[in-house]
Amino acid sequence: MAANTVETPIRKICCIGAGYVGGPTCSVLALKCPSIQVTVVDRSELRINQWNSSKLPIYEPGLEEIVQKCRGKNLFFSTDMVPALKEADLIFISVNTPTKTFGLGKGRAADLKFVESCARLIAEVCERSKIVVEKSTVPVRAAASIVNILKANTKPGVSYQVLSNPEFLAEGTAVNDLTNPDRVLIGGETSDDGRRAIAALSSVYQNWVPAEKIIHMNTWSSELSKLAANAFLAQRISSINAISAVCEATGADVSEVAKAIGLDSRLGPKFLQASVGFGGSCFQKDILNLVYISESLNLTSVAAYWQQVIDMNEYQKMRFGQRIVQAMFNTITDKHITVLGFAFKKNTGDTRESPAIYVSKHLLEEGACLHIYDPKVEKAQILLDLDQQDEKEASCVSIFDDPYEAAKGTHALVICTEWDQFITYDYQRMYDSMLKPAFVFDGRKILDHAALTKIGFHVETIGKRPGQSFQEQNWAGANGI
Ligand SMILES: NC(=O)C1=CN([C@@H]2O[C@H](COP(=O)(O)OP(=O)(O)OC[C@H]3O[C@@H](n4cnc5c(N)ncnc54)[C@H](O)[C@@H]3O)[C@@H](O)[C@H]2O)C=CC1
Ligand SMILES: O=C(O)[C@H]1O[C@H](OP(=O)(O)OP(=O)(O)OC[C@H]2O[C@@H](n3ccc(=O)[nH]c3=O)[C@H](O)[C@@H]2O)[C@H](O)[C@@H](O)[C@@H]1O
Repeated sequence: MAANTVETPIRKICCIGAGYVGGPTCSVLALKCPSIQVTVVDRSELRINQWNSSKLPIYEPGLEEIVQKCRGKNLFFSTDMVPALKEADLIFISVNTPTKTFGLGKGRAADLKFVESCARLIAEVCERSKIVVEKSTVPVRAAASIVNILKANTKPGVSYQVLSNPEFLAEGTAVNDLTNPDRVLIGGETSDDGRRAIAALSSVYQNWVPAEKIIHMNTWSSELSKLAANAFLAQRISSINAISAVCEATGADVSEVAKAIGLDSRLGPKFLQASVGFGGSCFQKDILNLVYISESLNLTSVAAYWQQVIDMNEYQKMRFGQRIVQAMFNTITDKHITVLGFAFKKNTGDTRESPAIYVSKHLLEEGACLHIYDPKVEKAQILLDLDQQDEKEASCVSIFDDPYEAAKGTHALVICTEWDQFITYDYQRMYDSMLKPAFVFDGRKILDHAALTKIGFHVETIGKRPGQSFQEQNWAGANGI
């Protein structure tokens, strides 16, 4: 086969990056395309060993079963990147694109050093033409940089088609999101080669995604659509959180307001759950990236508009932290507080940008001692996130395997993650073992506040004035809106 032709149909896929996107995406791909050999490579030996073990590096409902079914058949995890890249017809780049921590664009621009090093390695080792797919979330026109790097370093007779194919999965629901995506975006060049590459990637997805959900567009639109989608989702959360502050100041109830808004068919009910603030590795990073791009393009009003989404989120986390201190008689020094939930959302063990980190640090700064429980987050991760080297140094942070043990002898429960199991706990049992007055601060609006008040708890939540009568609190129970 000539070096400058991409082999179609696609038989071998290599994915660089065995993280929250690369791992689940390739597992589902392998499941749905038994005739394609999928190899996920990563430079982290630890991560690859975990993918090859019985304890996967990430918790994602339904994923373990898929990995068990496909691993060793048409799904492989390896640190041996060169042969996997050489053999592949199509390469996904799924590496992390964090916010830059130094230099130009510090604190806002996306750092593309990992994407760039992938492009350099591909050009260095590949001896025949390939389709390279940008799966990582990147700034608009990042594909142009990848093309430049590939072109400048490529071997003679080898050519590349670079496609944008952003990922829209959410953690905790990744398997379902990948199996039944709302849409698959593929951006590419309008040349004949570009069209052929788009068709080749489309045919992979068509193994399980209906053709009408696979949308083709120009590369820059595809890249920008990913940033815009995350910005819009986060904006809805910041909007309802802004309204929650108005509710607390006026006596309106944000659950009622969200319900009323969500019933408008033009708006819909999703992503209107007021909370302690959004977390996760992407919303903040991607909006900061959008802000940076807008500023770089001299679109200062656009940049200021999106920056507000982040600012509102910071405000919400701060407000919640302050409210805990205020409600507990303006001092929590030496008080023991139970933090229930440390992951940034339910059904994941991921703590990146988790609001629980902000709230916990705030409580520690105010002198409290924390008892922390999360069903899926590792102890070492919690200590790392709270800048505690080890358990010895973490004299004021204790991590528990059991929520009832965590609650014992503490003054308050602070709900930071909306785990389903938190809804069904025996709160009477917890109350009986706690110091009085016992407080609940429900940062996720998942508990039955009327029942808790009846038990004797002083209950505070987002978007509702504290101390409303039993009857007023009555309906605002479980499941928010
Ligand atoms: N986490 C999520 O839910 C989603 C993330 N994304 C985007 O996908 C991208 C990846 O995100 P995650 O999977 O969460 O990141 P992650 O940090 O979990 O995984 C990235 C992996 O890439 C590896 N890596 C980095 N540079 C490498 C290199 N040069 N060679 C080999 N391996 C390398 C790292 O060791 C790491 O295991 C990001 O751009 C993110 O914005 C998009 C949609 C959802
Ligand atoms: O690019 C990404 O990384 C992904 O970011 C989000 O997915 P994720 O961050 O995994 O999870 P979400 O369900 O969006 O939740 C993000 C945060 O917002 C919070 N949230 C969500 C919804 C809501 O109504 N209220 C609210 O506070 C969650 O608790 C969580 O802290 C998007 O939903 C995905 O489409 C996208 O692919």
